[in-house]
Order: sequence, then C-alpha cells, then structure tokens
Amino acid sequence: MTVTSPASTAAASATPATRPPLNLAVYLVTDSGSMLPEGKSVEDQVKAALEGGATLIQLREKSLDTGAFITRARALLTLCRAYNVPLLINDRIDVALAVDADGVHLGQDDMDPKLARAILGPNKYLGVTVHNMHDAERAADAGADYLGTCAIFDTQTKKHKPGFEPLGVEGVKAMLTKLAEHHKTRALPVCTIGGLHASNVGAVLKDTATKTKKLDGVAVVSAIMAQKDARAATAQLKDVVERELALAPVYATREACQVVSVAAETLRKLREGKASPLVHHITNFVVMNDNANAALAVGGSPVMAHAENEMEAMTGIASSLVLNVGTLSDTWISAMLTAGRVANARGIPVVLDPVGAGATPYRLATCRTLLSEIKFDIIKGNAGEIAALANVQGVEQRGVDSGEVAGGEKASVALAVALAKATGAVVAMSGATDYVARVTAEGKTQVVAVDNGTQWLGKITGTGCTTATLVGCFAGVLGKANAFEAAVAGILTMCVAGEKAVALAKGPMSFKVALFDEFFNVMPADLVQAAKVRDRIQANAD
Ligand SMILES: Cc1ncc(COP(=O)(O)OP(=O)(O)O)c(N)n1
Ligand SMILES: Cc1nc(C(=O)O)sc1CCOP(=O)(O)O
Repeated sequence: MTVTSPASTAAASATPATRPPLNLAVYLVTDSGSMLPEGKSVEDQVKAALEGGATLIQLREKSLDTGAFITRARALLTLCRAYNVPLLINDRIDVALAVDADGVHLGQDDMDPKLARAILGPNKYLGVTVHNMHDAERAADAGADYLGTCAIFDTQTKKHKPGFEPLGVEGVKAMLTKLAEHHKTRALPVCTIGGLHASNVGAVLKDTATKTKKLDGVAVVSAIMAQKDARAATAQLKDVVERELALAPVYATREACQVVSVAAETLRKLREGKASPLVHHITNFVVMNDNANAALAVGGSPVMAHAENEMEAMTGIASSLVLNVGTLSDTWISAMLTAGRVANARGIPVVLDPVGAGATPYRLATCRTLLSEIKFDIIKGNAGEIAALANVQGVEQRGVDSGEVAGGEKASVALAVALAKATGAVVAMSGATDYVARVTAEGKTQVVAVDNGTQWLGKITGTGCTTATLVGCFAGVLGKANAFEAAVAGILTMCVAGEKAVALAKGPMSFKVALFDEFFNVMPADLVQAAKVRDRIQANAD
C-alpha cells in the first residue's frame, strides 16, 4: 500500500522544470454535493486523498460562485503544493489563471482546446474529455497533455445527456487501439472515468490494455469523495492501480513512441529513395554477402572494402562505417584502424560489432585497441560480447552466437549501461529482449528495451552481424547525433522483419529467404504497429 508524505519543498512556479509531474494513475475529481460524508469538507477529502497517494487532483464545481470557487481553489492548491501533486480546474480557465493552478480539464462543450491552450500558455496542463478519434485529434492538435475518455461505466455522480451510452471496457479498448494507431495521439497519456472503484479498476486496466497502448490511470469521484476514510480508500485504489500498471509492459510511453516514430520516418526515407546511405563495411567472410544484400534490401548502398590503401578514399565518401571483428587478420586490423580514424575525422558514424570478443585473447585485444584508437558511436553485440568489452565476469558465452546474463533485466541493463559509460558509445545489446543504452550529454542514462523478435533469428548464422548492417544504414541517414535512435531503428527493423518472416518459414533456409524479403518489404507502419519498445526499464525490471 502506498501512502504519500508531504513533499519537503513546495513547487514555487509552474515552469516545465518545476511544475508537479503529470501522473494520471489515481486521479481525483472533486464533488462538493451530498455525497460528502457528514462532517467532511472538500478540503478534508482532498487532503486525505493526497495522504493516501492521489497523483492528480481536479477541482470540479458546477454551481459555486466565482469568488467561492477561487477561495476553494486556493485552499486546494496549498494542499497540492505540499504533496507536489498538480491541481487542475474543471472548465474554468479564469479560475485556474486567477490562482495559478497547474492547468484545466475541458469537455467537448467547453472552450475550444486550441483557444484554451493559447490562453493558458505552454506551461499549464491541458486535459480534454474525448468521445471519439475526432475529439482526440483535435485535442492533440491543440497541445493537450492528456486525454480522458468519456464514461466507461454508468455513474450516479453525473447526469449524462439523453442517449449517452458509456463506452464499456470494449469501447475504451477500441479507443486505445485507435489512439495508438494515430501518430498525433499515440503518445498522449489517457485515463478513463465513471463508476470506477477499488474492486473494478484492476480488471478495467487489464482488460482495456492493448499490445500498443494502455490506460495510464483512472479518474474517480465517489470512490474517494464519498468515503468516510478517503485516505484509506485512495491508498487501496493506488495499490491496485500501481500493481496493474507495473505488471504489463508499457509499450507506448512518450519516449518509446518518439524513438519508434524516428525509426519509422527514417525507414520511410529509405523506402522512398530520399536517403540511400553508403555503408562501408569491414566485415567477416561468413556474412559479407548477406550484409550487402540486407543493406540493399532496406534501401542502403553497401560497400565491402578491406584494403588499407583504399580506406581514405572509400571511408571518406561513406555515410557510415561498420567494423566487424568476426574473421580477423593483422592486415584487416590495420585497415579498420585507418578507416575508423578517417570516419572520426570526417564526422561519419562508426558501428563496432565485436563478434566473439571474449572468445580469444586476440579478438579481445583487437577490440580494446579499436576502442582506444577509434571513437565508436554504436557498439552492437550480444551479452557475452558486451560483458567481455566491459570486463564483466560471469556472463555465459557459447561460441560467438549468444550470451546470457544471470540476474534478469536489471543485470542486463546494468551491463549495457556500464559499457555505454565506459566508452561513451550507444550500446545495443541483443538477446531475447534487446537493450539500447546511452549516457546523454547531460549525464543521464537512457535505456530502451525492444521485446520484439523471434527465436528463428538465432537459427541462422549472421543475424547479429546483419543487425549491425541495418544499424549502420540507419546511422548513415540519422548521423552521429542520433546514434541512439539509429541503434533502436536497426534492431527494430531486424526484429519486425523476423516476426513477419516466421509465418513464411518451413525451416532455417526458407526463414532466411523470407527474412531478406522482409528487409525489402517491411514498411514504416509495420514498425509502428509491431513495436514493443519500452522505456520505463527500471520500473519493470525484476
Ligand atoms: C478526468 C476527467 N474525465 C472526464 C471529465 C468530464 O469532463 P466534461 O466532459 O467536461 O464534463 P464535466 O466534468 O464538465 O461535467 C472530467 N471532468 N475529468
Ligand atoms: C465527472 C464525470 N465525468 C464523466 C464523463 O462521462 O465524462 S463521468 C463523471 C463522474 C464520475 O464519477 P464516479 O467516479 O463517482 O462514478
């Protein structure tokens, strides 16, 4: 059970940096009518709800005079500030601005959200009740921060217009599906309202969740405002909501959506011939032809060149460089060093595929030399390879194909982050779940997990190396500054192509043929629809 204590410092102003965070998980909408238990005021119930862990408060008054409304809003704002929880005002922008509340919630009969946004400015939260996709797109265009669906169930708290039918679980689920399909609405947080209480919100959150979007929380009135012990009622609600939100992976958070959108938009450029990156490979004999075909299929332009004498000329005209240590020789190492230096000097993104890095001292020493002489933008490897480079012991390695991290997601993330910190490169670690980690210019760690893919990718040789090729293609379009997005895009393209190819495979070789066909066929919309990309990794870690 989560019971919140007051924040030690109140947020003084409402700039994006200092305003309380928007969290729809347990959203209390107030009511000052007869539902209040005897002796309890709106202020008492809101205070109790904050103590119980409410994450967002909306003051909703339908008949209060403006002066009294403002007085109540001021009182609630003081309470909310103490818990660093935002206070929104229902319908009345004038009241919100008068007390410097954190924003407003508007319905379809209220002010046009675009006008509301213009009046509120960019730093106030704007929530909008939506009945359909038209409302949702309009709200998104206006700059809404979240959407609330119209009622999911019947409620005694509010009289609806004649003919209004609650959406039901299936209706909310259908709306979430549509919201996820549209680029404008995909990343907007969503809550629902109406007839919700502790004993049904768990099922509502679970049963409305789709593969690509789920509710971010529930809004309630009577489940808190009408309760004698509003603190315990809120804590009980929060318990259920947090458990349910933490259980299922969250695939459609704002950050995850952005990174998938970049992948899709870049693939669109490749498909439409608006970009055709020249990807210079120094790669191994086993995969050379496959890598070239994969680059070609996805819309890139592959070149395989190993002679040191032509590195200056060849790397110099490339959009990206992929160095793969799978079949090394001393002369290739010299060529790699020269190519890497040329790429670094000219701002060309460089990808390292440290194939079997820990398998022999020669490979490991070579990787160390490359890492000390060349600034890599992306290192793509399996867990065993990443562990070898990060000098982490105890990660199982079998040949060059695999590597298992004991300790689940937390340990995997820690490993990828350790190498990202040590090298400054984006680290793309493949496995059943792929992890992409980086340290931002501000020193923050960013990790996304890609849950896509198929075991069939492990049944043919070279899919890891080919992933590096795809990453190289995306890096060639997106450039060094977007190496993180390029790494996710390359991995996602491999995984989604693999998922599509499975349906056509009779065995490993027909899978391989289908996979290469899918490199050619996979479309931006396929990436968006299939993506299972998470960015709240720590919260979901076991
Ligand atoms: C979180 C949340 N969802 C829906 C509503 C209803 O808003 P609206 O349609 O504007 O109706 P009224 O609240 O004005 O009756 C809401 N207030 N909050
Ligand atoms: C304020 C409000 N808006 C609704 C809508 O349909 O948009 S239903 C509602 C009241 C919800 O109250 P309770 O949690 O007590 O059922």
